[in-house]
Amino acid sequence: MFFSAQMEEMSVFPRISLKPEVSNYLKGVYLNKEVLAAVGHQEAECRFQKLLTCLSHPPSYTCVRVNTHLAPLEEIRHKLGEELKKQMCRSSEDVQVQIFPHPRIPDVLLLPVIGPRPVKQLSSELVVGAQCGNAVLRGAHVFAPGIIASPKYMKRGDVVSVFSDLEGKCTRAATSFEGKKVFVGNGVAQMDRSSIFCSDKPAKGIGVQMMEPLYQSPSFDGVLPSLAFLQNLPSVVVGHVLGPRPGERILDMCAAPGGKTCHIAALMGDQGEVVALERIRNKMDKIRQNAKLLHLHSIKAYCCNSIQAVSNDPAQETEGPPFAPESFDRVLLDAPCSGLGQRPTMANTWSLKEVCSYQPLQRKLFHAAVRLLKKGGVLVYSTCTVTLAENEEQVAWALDTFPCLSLQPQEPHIGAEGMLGAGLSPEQLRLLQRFSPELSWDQTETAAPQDCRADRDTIGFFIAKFLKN
Ligand SMILES: C[S@@+](CC[C@H](N)C(=O)[O-])C[C@H]1O[C@@H](n2cnc3c(N)ncnc32)[C@H](O)[C@@H]1O
Repeated sequence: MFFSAQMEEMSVFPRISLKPEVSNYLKGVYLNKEVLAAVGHQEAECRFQKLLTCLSHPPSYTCVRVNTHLAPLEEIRHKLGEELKKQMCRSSEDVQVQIFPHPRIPDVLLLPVIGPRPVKQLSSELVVGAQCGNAVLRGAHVFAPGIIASPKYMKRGDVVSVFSDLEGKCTRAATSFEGKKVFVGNGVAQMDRSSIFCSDKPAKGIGVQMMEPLYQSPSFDGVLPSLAFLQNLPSVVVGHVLGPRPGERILDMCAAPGGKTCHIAALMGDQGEVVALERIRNKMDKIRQNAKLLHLHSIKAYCCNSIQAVSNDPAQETEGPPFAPESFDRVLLDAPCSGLGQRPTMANTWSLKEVCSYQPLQRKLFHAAVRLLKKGGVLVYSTCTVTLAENEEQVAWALDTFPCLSLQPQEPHIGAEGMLGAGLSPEQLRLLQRFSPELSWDQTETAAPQDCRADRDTIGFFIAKFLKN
């Protein structure tokens, strides 16, 4: 009842499907007393409904962070244009590639996503898992491990319509599926059905090359691997907000796969030391691979539970963890979180208990972060979720628990301010940066300048910057 006609036009997918207990919880967040008093019931309800709609749709820009420590932005922009032109020549469609520099962020290129486009569904159906389907909506081809069902006699070269299995209910190696699914585009099979499902080893590589995706966005698989890195815009903002300088010692506490670690090292011109910690070993290896790919030598990655990264010995001088208190000039806590800002996500099957399990973990990590930071140092806390419990409530708790911390302005500040509901003052909320795609969801098709639309139509994200006095 609160939807504008324009918004319905933009919605090709149903709103994100959540467990009723999670949906009610989120509604309680978006319709909390402070918000209701400020904007009224109708506007608060409208924002919540828009949130549920935009979460199931991809953002309308692909953001590429360029490795400016290896080459200037314009040079990389030119090379990227040439690479993507070659890619388009191989595709059956005549699509122009537009690449814009971001006017305020010097290492960002933006590529508009074209879609939803009118693509005709075929009778041959191939089903992929939801995660694979989400990647296709952001420009990826279908990788073989993501395929769950395919036509019975599918041969390499066959043209198929690709569907995403929303609830994970399709049986592996099925030949058809009648459950909840959405169409994500048409492509050409790169393998026979038998090599996907019947071989002894799990199939690897591209299983379906997308030729007519519902949302057209270039595939970056193998494109300028040392110069261009796909990263959501708010994640790039985090690196700039942290503001690392050459020669400093920086700690990235929850670092895999290392997108922000690599950005920090690049911003320092690879001069200084970036210590990247990650609890899961395989994921830690990914940080090392990414650092190598981007030619960054100042990164030192360790497998470590960051809650235990502080040594009780102030004279501790080992290279790896645990570290002596006050060892770092800046600390990034890009915390493990409920991830409810990720887009596109069409279905999330988490229980309320799972969604609420992150606040205590984040607080333990926060304690370690404050201890490891030097006096006068900067701590940045970020999440890719939309709850108050993991964002503004954590800030209120931190200011209360650590009197040495004060909130700092952020540069750049291109997102909205913090959300009401955690008892923070208007001044404090203004210092927080919340990327809230629901606030402009029905305006994304208007004549707003490209970069403004790119700044607003992002994943849901939160950033707070503190100084330790
Ligand atoms: C939000 S992701 C980090 C994304 C990363 N900063 C980037 O930009 O590429 C959070 C990461 O923290 C890791 N993690 C969770 N608990 C941790 C802990 N106690 N210590 C270290 N890492 C942890 C997770 O495995 C996950 O890889």
